[in-house]
Amino acid sequence: LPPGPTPLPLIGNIHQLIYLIWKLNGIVPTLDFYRKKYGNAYTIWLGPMPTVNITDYEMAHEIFVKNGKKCQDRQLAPVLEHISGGHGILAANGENWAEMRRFTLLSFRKMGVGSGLMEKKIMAELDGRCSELDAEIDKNGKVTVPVDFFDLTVGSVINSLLVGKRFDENSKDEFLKIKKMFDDSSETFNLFDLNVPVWFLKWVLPWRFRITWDARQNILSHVGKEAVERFQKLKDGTYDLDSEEPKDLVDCFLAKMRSENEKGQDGHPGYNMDALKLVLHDLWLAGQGTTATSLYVGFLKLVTHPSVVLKIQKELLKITQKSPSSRDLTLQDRPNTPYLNATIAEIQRFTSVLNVNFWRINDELISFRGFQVPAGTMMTAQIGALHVNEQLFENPDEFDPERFLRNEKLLQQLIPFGIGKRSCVGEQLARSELYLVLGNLLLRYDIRAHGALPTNMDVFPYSSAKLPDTSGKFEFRKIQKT
Ligand code: HEM
Repeated sequence: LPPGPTPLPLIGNIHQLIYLIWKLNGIVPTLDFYRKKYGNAYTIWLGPMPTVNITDYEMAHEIFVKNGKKCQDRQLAPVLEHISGGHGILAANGENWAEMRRFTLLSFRKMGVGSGLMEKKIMAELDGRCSELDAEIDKNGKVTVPVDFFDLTVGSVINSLLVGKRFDENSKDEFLKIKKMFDDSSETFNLFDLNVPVWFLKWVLPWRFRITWDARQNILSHVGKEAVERFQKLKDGTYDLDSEEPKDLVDCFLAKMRSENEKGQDGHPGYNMDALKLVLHDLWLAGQGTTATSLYVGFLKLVTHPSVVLKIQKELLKITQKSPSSRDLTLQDRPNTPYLNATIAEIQRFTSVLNVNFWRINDELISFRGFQVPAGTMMTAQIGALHVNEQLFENPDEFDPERFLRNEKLLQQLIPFGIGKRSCVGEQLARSELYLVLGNLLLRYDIRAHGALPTNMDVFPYSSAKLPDTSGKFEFRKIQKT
């Protein structure tokens, strides 16, 4: 195994971890501390279990891409496995996971993710939100925009894709309620919860178990409600499916469920209503907060770096403002907007949504750089620590989009969506949202800070997800177009 701090029997390095996380104020600084001491591959013992942590792109590629097939299983947190029952994508393994991942990617393609169709939907959502802002600006000359704006925009895009419904003023409160439950659950869900057995959580820390359980059940019932109703209508003959042009992911799933059922014994058993609810849950969970947080952090960075904004606006205006009229930024413009692309990359490096990446388990021995990692070891590319590795990203604390223009190879070494067989299913969708929302908002509005902005980018530095202080607000004023 790669080197690391000396473990004690039974508790491994847990005592050192607790001390360092407290002393250095967070998980990422602790992982960074170990990287500096032991190199880009190091072993930390979580109790009796060794974990191999990778903080360098080339090494991560060697392990998780070249040896990808050997480490496609996740170390499932007992509590998550308990809740999912092995269904879904995030907390599933083996054939169930592979089938649902394939199905999701195929369905996304059918619904136009990565093509003009999805772009239209994202732009329609953005236009809807902007018209609400514009109405306020027409009255007061400016509008104050809190984090909810990004949450709702992203939440609506994902909800439309999954169950065909956007959130409007009437359903806004319901959305915010579910979002809060996710947030509450992430706040308490740390390295400890990921590893302890379910019985321990249930009996020793029942309130911790309850928060996680309630949040999951509420979301399952919310996203599952539409699916269950539609399934019932299908049975009653009051709804029909168009498998050529599915309305949303629920339609895709119900069509597939029907065709698998028709195959009888030969049909795939994974297509049932419980599995559908879990897939919807996982996509909602993985796709909403991640993208919205990236947009929010992006604007926090942009309003404190006005020179970056000016450069982006200059670049975008050159493309979109052709006398006598101007147009929106589109995904086709991407090759011609290197500065915006670099800025989004730098925003994603700063946002790095996970303090601790999900663990994989190798099912065969993996040899790399003279190390022999036996089968059954927990391994991961620690994305948060990799993104602050100064060997790759010089002066990592500085917000410097131009680093990606000075060295184009860096774009490849940035892995905000993970790496290998378990990398993000929603990468294309998220990339489209970040580009279209960020770019078009910067084209439409002069954006400034409203009051003092929070500086804390990780309010729960001990949790597995990274959550910035979301109290920041922005002021939007319209840019007059020709
Ligand atoms: C900026 C936005 C996003 C970021 C930064 C992000 C990041 C990640 C990361 C780091 C992983 C774990 C990769 C690993 O285990 O190595 C992941 C997995 C995943 N993401 Fe995303 N994600 C984003 C948006 C989305 C969206 C929009 C969706 C769905 C609509 C989504 C769905 C998923 C799913 C289902 C997985 C689990 C994949 C599997 O286990 O096979 N993500 N994402």
